[in-house]
Amino acid sequence: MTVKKLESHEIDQALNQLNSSASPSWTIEDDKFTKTFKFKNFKQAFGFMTMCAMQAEQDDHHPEWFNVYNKVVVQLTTHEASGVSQKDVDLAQKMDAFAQCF
Ligand SMILES: C[C@H](O)[C@H](O)[C@H]1CNC2=NC(N)=NC(=O)C2=N1
Repeated sequence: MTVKKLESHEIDQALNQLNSSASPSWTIEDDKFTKTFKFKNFKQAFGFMTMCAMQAEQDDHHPEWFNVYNKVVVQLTTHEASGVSQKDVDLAQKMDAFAQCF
């Protein structure tokens, strides 16, 4: 399946939608959606990452991320599209939903 890189107006629109949620902090940097999630402790951060990992496997679309203690820095991009695609928007929405579980 070919995945299309989103145009900049589509990216702006997606960011507006994502950031109208409970925790508005998605930005775009170096052609990647990025957000820093903070939790109470490592256990919660890792629980969140586990939920995301299961979803990523199901969708065959994986986050780039960095974790230290209660912090998870996420970057989303689509290699095939050389930029952000709808797949990244969908994963960002799911990650926001998973973060709400903690
Ligand atoms: C071969 C496999 O389908 C690809 O490498 C998938 C796996 N996970 C992926 N994850 C992300 N974030 N971007 C991709 O383009 C991607 N491609």
